[in-house]
Amino acid sequence: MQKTLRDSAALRWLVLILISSLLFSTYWFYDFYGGIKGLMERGMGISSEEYGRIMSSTTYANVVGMIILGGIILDRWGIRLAGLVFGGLSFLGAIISAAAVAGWFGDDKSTMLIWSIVGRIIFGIGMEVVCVMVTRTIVKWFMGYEMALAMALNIGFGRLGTAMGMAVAPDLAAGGFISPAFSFAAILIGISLVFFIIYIFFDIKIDKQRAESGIVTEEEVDEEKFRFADFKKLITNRSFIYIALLCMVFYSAVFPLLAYAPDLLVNKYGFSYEMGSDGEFLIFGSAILGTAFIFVLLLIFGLSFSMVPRAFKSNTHKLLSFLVISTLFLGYVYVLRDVFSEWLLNGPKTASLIPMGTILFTPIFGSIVDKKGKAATLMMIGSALLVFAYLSLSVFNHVYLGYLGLISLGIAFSLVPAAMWPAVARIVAENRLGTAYGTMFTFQNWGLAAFFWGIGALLDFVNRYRLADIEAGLTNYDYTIPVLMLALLGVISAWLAYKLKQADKLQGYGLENPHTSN
Ligand SMILES: C[C@H](NC(=O)[C@@H](N)CCCCN)C(=O)O
Repeated sequence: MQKTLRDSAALRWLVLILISSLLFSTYWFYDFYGGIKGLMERGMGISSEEYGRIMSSTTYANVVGMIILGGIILDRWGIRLAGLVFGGLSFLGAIISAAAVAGWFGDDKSTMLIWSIVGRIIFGIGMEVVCVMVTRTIVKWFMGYEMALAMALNIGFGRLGTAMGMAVAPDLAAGGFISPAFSFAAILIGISLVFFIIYIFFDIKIDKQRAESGIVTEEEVDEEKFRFADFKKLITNRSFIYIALLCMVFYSAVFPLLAYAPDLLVNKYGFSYEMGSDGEFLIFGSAILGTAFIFVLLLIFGLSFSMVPRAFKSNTHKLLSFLVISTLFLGYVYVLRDVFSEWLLNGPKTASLIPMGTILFTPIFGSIVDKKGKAATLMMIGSALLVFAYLSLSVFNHVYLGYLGLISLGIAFSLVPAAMWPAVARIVAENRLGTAYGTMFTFQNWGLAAFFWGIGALLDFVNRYRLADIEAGLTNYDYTIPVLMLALLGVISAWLAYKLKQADKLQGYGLENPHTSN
């Protein structure tokens, strides 16, 4: 058969970098607010509830079915047009948000708040459909090749965006001016759109090649398309209902916490928001470039740990490669020991290590699920770890227990997604996965809408008699009750994972079996 562009490994990986840049930049914009929550409150004069309202507004269009509608539009228009329109919407939303905090629409609090919400709503519409579009593009280029690896790398780029956004935003907002952090994040989405436009040339070319060689084009493949009949079937399937509810409850306990984690560490343990010069690693005199370099190296180590030993067949080579990477990693930590010890006392930098850790752990847990199965059991364990994490971060006050809680949170955040997303592929036929993910993301947005806002509202409520003192810098927010509320979500997640395990026993999808037995 005639070769197409996707038969070249170099071109496939180039395509992955071009399209994953969209995930990197949109995850950055989604999550960088967490690194500057305190600065936003002071700079815009907003309360925690209002901060929560801004974060929650990202989901407003999605809770009423925008992701499903976006999926249908993606089916009709194809990757190129839908990518441009929805990527463009996320860029537009980011520009509006940046203009809002820069005071372009007016510099009074309510104008800034309203336009920040408008910006986040538009950004949220674009961002979620971009996620679906990027996954579809990976399937188009990697089906029959390294698809699982490509998907893991793609999510890795997203998590890198989350981590860097949280860690770098306070450096960009130095001196308390939050506007540069917003403009920078919006520009990143603009740059990734340029990368997407470059990708479009490859997309046109491959479609032409496929048409010439008689392979159906993306627009002609209709098994992937959204159908209401499939949707009805899905939401009456017991196992799917439990996994979709688990997706909603679990992510509601994790994503919103990330938006508050730096502030929690600052208020509970007295960590700093802005980095002292001891914690700065300068490249060409720039702390921002230095931080970016540290994160990119962390990403390379994370991916090497999880992928290089696996690439060898013999156990000796596996062990040797693991030892080489470990030695290099220890050298890296040793050289940067002073920087890291400062980072562990800084709220945004410490919190950013949670998404960073998932880059290392998610592929490891993914391969455990592949080899040993036990997907539902692992989701139960991951949810139980959430309970431990949030008890450590709420009712106890010891900072070491706090670190342990953060590590547990990082493991849970790796374990549950690593078991959940492949499990969906067992419950739902491959050509209905798009509909299934769209439905799950919609459920997820319902939970996110409630908890992004709920944590902030509860924080203001439980601290209502101390708010004036908090604003004056005389005392700190008490996060105990809002974090305890998230521990309850962990309990519900564990119960849903248990119900999923029971439903699977009845329906026989084999979630507890290794993937290799298929
Ligand atoms: C794969 C999954 N993605 C999502 O849940 C997206 N709907 C939202 C991403 C928000 C980024 N903070 C994931 O990232 O685990």
